[in-house]
Amino acid sequence: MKQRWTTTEMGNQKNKTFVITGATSGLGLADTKALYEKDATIIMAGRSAKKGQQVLNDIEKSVVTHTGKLLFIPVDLASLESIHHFVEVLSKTVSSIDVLINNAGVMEIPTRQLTIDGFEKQFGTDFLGPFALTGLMLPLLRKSKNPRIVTISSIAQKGGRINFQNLQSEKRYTPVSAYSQAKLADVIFAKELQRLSDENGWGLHSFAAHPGGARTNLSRGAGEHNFNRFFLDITHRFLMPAEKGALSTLFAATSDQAEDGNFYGPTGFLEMWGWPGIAKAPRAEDPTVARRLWSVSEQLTDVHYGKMFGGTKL
Ligand SMILES: NC(=O)c1ccc[n+]([C@@H]2O[C@H](COP(=O)([O-])OP(=O)(O)OC[C@H]3O[C@@H](n4cnc5c(N)ncnc54)[C@H](O)[C@@H]3O)[C@@H](O)[C@H]2O)c1
Repeated sequence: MKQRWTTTEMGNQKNKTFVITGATSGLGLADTKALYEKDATIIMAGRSAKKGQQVLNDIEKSVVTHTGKLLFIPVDLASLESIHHFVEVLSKTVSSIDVLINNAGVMEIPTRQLTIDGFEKQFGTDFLGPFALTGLMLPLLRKSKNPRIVTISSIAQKGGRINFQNLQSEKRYTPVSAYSQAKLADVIFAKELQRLSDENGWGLHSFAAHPGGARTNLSRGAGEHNFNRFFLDITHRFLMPAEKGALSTLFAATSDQAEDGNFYGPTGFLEMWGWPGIAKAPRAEDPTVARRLWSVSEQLTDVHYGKMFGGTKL
């Protein structure tokens, strides 16, 4: 890929419709602003309709666009019911989606918490939520000529393990291992989705991306995850601005140079800083783990990708 890719190289996105989860802050907000500036239509998805509308109004006032459009639709990725409802509303709002950016996430929650559906909160919000959302959005994505799905992982995936005996961290919980497992699952998902699409002729383009280290609420340790707050307060100052952290995602979401099934992220120091390049995820390469994780995820979410394409369960 070309070195030092920036948004100046991003083509005009007029006539393209994006869904971005977690679009009201941090990296999702940076993605939204950059794409809106390039005339994209963006469905901003987040938990709070009130905050969503406020942020949307602020972007409309501050970002110059000629034909870009913004809409906000609420979704809670920690609830399968909310995800189903979101897709119902979305289907009544637009006829197709070109790009889904699975960006929303929570990190290193100090004590084990559960989603509404009883999943460990990071595994549920950062992985099973996007798994269900992507599957349910397939009818809308398939109506696009070149549907892309970008799923956001983290360098934390490097330390992750998919522990099928303790997927929901019931037996042992540590914030770091639960987050790392969810973020490894995100890369496995992106790659396996591409493999299944190629095998079954679904016509999807799936990528994983990570931002390196970017200054956002999440890296500051705000919100639910005050683990290591002192450490995060200091390190967070040395991270990249969200606009730079968002580049790998924007590259995967828009560039013709992005190759199906790849994982993009900064290539500089410890993959924390730098320009988008191809990131490594050796633990995401085991096909046995990928197939088992896929099958477990379909069972847990009751979202069956094969059925979404008019077939049977995979
Ligand atoms: N900032 C970094 O350095 C960094 C590093 C690696 C990976 N990431 C990943 O980047 C993504 C974006 O994080 P960020 O750094 O911009 O942090 P952030 O906290 O600013 O953004 C996260 C967004 O997700 C939303 N969200 C959280 N739970 C949700 C739920 N249940 N339903 C819907 N939305 C929900 C939040 O409201 C917020 O808008 C996350 O997936 C995170 O794991 C960030």
